[in-house]
Amino acid sequence: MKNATQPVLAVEGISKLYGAGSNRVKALDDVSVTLYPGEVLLIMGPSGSGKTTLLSIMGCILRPTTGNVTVAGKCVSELAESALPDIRRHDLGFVFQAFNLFNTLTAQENVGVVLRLKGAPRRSITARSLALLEQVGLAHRANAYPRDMSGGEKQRTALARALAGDPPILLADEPTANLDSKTGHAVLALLRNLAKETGKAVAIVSHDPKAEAVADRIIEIQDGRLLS
Ligand SMILES: Nc1ncnc2c1ncn2[C@@H]1O[C@H](COP(=O)(O)OP(=O)(O)OP(=O)(O)O)[C@@H](O)[C@H]1O
Repeated sequence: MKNATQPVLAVEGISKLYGAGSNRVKALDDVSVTLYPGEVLLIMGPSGSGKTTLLSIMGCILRPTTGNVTVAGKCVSELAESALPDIRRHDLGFVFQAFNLFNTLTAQENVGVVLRLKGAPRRSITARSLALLEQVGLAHRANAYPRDMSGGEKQRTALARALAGDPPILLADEPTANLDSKTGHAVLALLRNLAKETGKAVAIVSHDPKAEAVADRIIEIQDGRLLS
């Protein structure tokens, strides 16, 4: 549901070429996508269609070959490479299918380390990391290490970490791929609640049919192009 007239993220007319010469691949071709505060956008499409490339460009991890990217009012295409980490830190939270947690740190420390990177005051970190874990229903597992957590607990820890710094945009790449059906459903419901209750703009790349139920809008990519 759109509850704002201005998108918080927009990619316009982007294309992405990988490789050179005979290895050249056109991963995206003239793709435009907008993402509004408070909505869940689902990006679907067959394997190799360009979904991860699109999400990486939306997340300023990758630059498009052509086209414009605007994140939280900033025209990313006009910014130097050196400005991108700041945008990723302040405006974007990422959730990946492989969780990407630090195995030697507890759930709370995994969140805390990112809060520190995002510049949170040192003395606030313990309380804030616990509050973030509470937001994803995991405060009771604050002292657990990833090896002792279920897949759902790991993904919720990753989500708490993505929420550190309170970014307006959350990008999730196959967030349920390593989860059983029930746990996957819970993670998707959590993403939807975050959009509806806190106004975050959420984009999810997924093959998971359950994701369709939490989406406000679904776009489909095939061979690097949006199907209309
Ligand atoms: N770093 C790279 N170098 C060269 N080609 C790449 C690179 N990354 C992706 N590609 C190619 O670009 C196309 C789109 O890939 P992408 O990973 O975005 O698709 P996808 O829809 O996310 O696929 P999947 O669902 O399998 O993860 C594919 O043809 C892929 O082989």
